[in-house]
Amino acid sequence: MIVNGEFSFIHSLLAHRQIQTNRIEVDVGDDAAVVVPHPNRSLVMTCDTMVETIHFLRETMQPFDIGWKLLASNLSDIAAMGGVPTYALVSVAVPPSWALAEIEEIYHGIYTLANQYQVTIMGGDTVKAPSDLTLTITLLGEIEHGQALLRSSAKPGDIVFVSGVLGDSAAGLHLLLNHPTKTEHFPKLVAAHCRPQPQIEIGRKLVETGFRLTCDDISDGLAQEAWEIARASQVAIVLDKDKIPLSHSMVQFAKKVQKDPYEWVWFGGEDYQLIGTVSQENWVKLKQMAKELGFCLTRIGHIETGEPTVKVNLGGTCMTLPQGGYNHFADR
Ligand SMILES: Nc1ncnc2c1ncn2[C@@H]1O[C@H](COP(=O)(O)OP(=O)(O)OP(=O)(O)O)[C@@H](O)[C@H]1O
Ligand SMILES: Cc1ncc(C[n+]2csc(CCOP(=O)(O)O)c2C)c(N)n1
Ligand SMILES: [Mg+2]
Ligand SMILES: [Mg+2]
Ligand SMILES: [Mg+2]
Repeated sequence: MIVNGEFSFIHSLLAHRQIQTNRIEVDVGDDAAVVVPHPNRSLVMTCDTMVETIHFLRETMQPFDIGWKLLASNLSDIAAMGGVPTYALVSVAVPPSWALAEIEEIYHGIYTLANQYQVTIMGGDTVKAPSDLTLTITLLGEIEHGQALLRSSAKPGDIVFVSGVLGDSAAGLHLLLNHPTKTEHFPKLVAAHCRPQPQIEIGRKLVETGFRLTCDDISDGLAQEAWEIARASQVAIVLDKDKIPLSHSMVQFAKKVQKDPYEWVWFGGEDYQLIGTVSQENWVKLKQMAKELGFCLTRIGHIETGEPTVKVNLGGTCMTLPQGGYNHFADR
């Protein structure tokens, strides 16, 4: 039913929604949605926001990609817990500089990724903003009781592993901001920044092993996430710098623009890969499982007893890694 601007706009945003569940009791259209929880599972909840100028510029990301990445950053947090994503709420605060058709394209990005993971959009909020487009997704998921992967489970003797490669997203951002005419030479870096793939499948496989595992997703940079695990688990982490997986494109690009690729790895963020720890014994099994399933997991260090800290080992010399990374209020 078309009533006026706001409501017809919401209607058009929902036009391409696909319902991915048969557990809906009250759908979009009432004051709140109602869904039937799965009887044997716990609820996982997360929320991430993207703000124009802070998380993206018109120059760095297309509307489709903004929607994709907004959902990807939320999916990544569910992946880090080992959960299955289920329902999402989307809030948009739209300034006059953004056409409604562009917001519809952002939704196209959200829906494309949501459909990939059987996530159903169950509502949201739509408001006017004075300036700078702001978008928030609240994402729900489910996990078997007591099985969530925590940051606090690391023990001395564990090995530290990561999924995928690190630093590509920050390199992609550097490329988009400083060398916009060269983006076609490094498409993988642009894709890593604009269309990150959340590691839901890996998170689920980790849970299914039944092993004691630590897990966190890398949104703010490897240094920040490693420090978070060290603090939560009350352990010392030693990372082997030469074991960290880097992409060929990223190393090539860093060389070309005379940047230290590890600055992107440690402090860049937005890789949305997983970092975890597991016992030595179970690492052998995990590595075999990853090989069989075609996942890329790399051992990058180990856990020691001691005060919470993160050290970097290069050729036998250890240095403390500063707890840098993306921090919204670093200057306050
Ligand atoms: N405004 C807030 N009110 C209540 N809880 C919050 C608020 N902001 C963050 N939190 C909680 O603080 C914890 C850390 O939040 P943070 O945003 O750093 O999550 P993250 O997954 O570690 O990082 P990122 O947002 O970069 O993905 C989370 O449990 C989050 O739910
Ligand atoms: C134009 C522009 N400038 C800087 C950045 C980098 N950046 C912004 S937020 C963030 C951490 C993750 O966000 P959050 O902590 O909110 O989850 C990072 C690495 C960007 N993407 N675009
Ligand atoms: Mg967050
Ligand atoms: Mg996280
Ligand atoms: Mg953050």
